This record gives sequence, C-alpha cells and structure tokens, in this order.
Amino acid sequence: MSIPIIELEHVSLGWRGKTALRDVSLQFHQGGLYAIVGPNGAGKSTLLKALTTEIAPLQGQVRLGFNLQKDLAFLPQQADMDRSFPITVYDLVAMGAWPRIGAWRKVDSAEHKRIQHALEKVGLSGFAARRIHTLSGGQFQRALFARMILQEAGVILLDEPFAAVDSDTTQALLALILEWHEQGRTVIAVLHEMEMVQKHFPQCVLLGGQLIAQGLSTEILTPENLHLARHLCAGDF
Ligand SMILES: Nc1ncnc2c1ncn2[C@@H]1O[C@H](COP(=O)(O)OP(=O)(O)OP(=O)(O)O)[C@@H](O)[C@H]1O
Repeated sequence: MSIPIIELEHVSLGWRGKTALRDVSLQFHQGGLYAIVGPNGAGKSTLLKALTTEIAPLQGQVRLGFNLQKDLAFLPQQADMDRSFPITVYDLVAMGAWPRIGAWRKVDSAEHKRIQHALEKVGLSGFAARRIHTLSGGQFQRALFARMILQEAGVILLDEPFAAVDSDTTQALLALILEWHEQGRTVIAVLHEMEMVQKHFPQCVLLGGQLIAQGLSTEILTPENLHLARHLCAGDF
C-alpha cells in the first residue's frame, strides 16, 4: 500500500464560487480500502466528484495516477441517478464492458457469460429482461454493482452505496467490496454506517468542511474528532 494513486495538495472545492471543502491535502494509496465520513454537508460527495473530475478545484491540485476512462468505476448517490430510460437490467450491466468492447457493439459470448455471472453474483439471475425502472432501490443498486463487476476497474468510488437498501442487500454488496479489496483494487466509499467503517474499512478520511483527520479508522474516529466535524459544519452524521 505504498504507491499514492490519488494525491490532493491544498485543494479547495466548491459550488458556484462558495467553498464546500477547504485546503485539503491527502493521499489515497493503491489497494487501499477507504471510508470517507462526516456529517451532512461535510463535503464528502463534493470530494468524490473532484476525484472523477466532474468538478475542478477552486484552488490546489488533484493528481490522479490512473486512466480515468479505463480504470475508474464511479457509483453516484441513487438520488442523483435518472432511471426513467427504458433499458433492461442486462443492458445496464453490459454497459460495464463498454470501455473494453466499445459502446453499442453487440456483446460476444464471452461477455455474455460474464454478464450472467455478474447477475448471479449480485442475486439478480432472473432479472436480466426487467426494465430498470421496475426495480426496487435495492435491486437497482445490485444491478449497478453487477455493472461495476463488468468494468473491472482498478479504482472504485462509491457514494453512499448502502443508502436505501435493506440489510440482506447491504451484506451482499459489502461482501463484493471486500472481495474487490482482496483483489488489490483501490476502493473509496462515502459511508454513514459508522459501525461498518470501524469493522471493515481500515482507512478513513473524516471531513467537516475541511479535513479533520485521516488514518486508521480505529484511531481517528474518536468522540473529539466526530464532535469537531459536527461543530464545524453544523450537520449530523
Ligand atoms: N450541485 C451542487 N450545487 C450547489 N451546491 C452544492 C451542490 N452539491 C453540494 N453542494 C453544497 O456543497 C456542500 C457540501 O455538500 P456535499 O454533498 O459534498 O456534502 P456531503 O458531505 O456529501 O453531505 P451528505 O452526507 O448530506 O450527502 C453543501 O453545502 C452543499 O449544499
């Protein structure tokens, strides 16, 4: 875990000229399993959007040591996703292969097998022909994880992957995240589930409109640090 794959140097981020996250310097290392935590409005999603380059820093530098097109998988918050378009679960999952096979090319039999395997893995074997707007929130999240299986990205960014999913789905998706980590991928997830962070996410970044602490989850999630984060951005976890 020694090569920094993402580096932020004195980065400030914001929206319409208003700063949401001030002067953050930190590194994410290749193969690390990171949780980003903090109260509502702390700047967690804003940070992820800077890592995808959806937003540019107001100040400072973000350095990415991977290929954005081929090696990044990003799961936005479900609330930010439009799923009214009439595609099937199969097509959604197949999109994960696009960086490899090219958009709109028909999948070959090897890709077809991989799609079926991914659907099995997330417990959606019988759902291939379903239109995505007919899925529950948890089923849709499972389908998005199946798409990420197809992507085979080295860097995986997840924004609140367990929001609005039941405990069975949470366990299934957590198992996949842990598997990706074991395979040596870098996983960075915005999470509100503090017990899960303490138990399963070795590394943690605590935000509160600025960087409050970064390091081992077991060490930095102290009552004092959590209080400071709450105090600085007047939000709740
Ligand atoms: N698209 C946007 N346009 C304008 N302001 C935004 C936008 N997205 C976020 N903000 C503002 O940036 C600040 C940080 O928001 P962000 O969504 O990053 O917080 P968060 O830590 O992810 O919170 P939550 O846990 O509630 O999702 C907030 O003040 C928010 O209002």
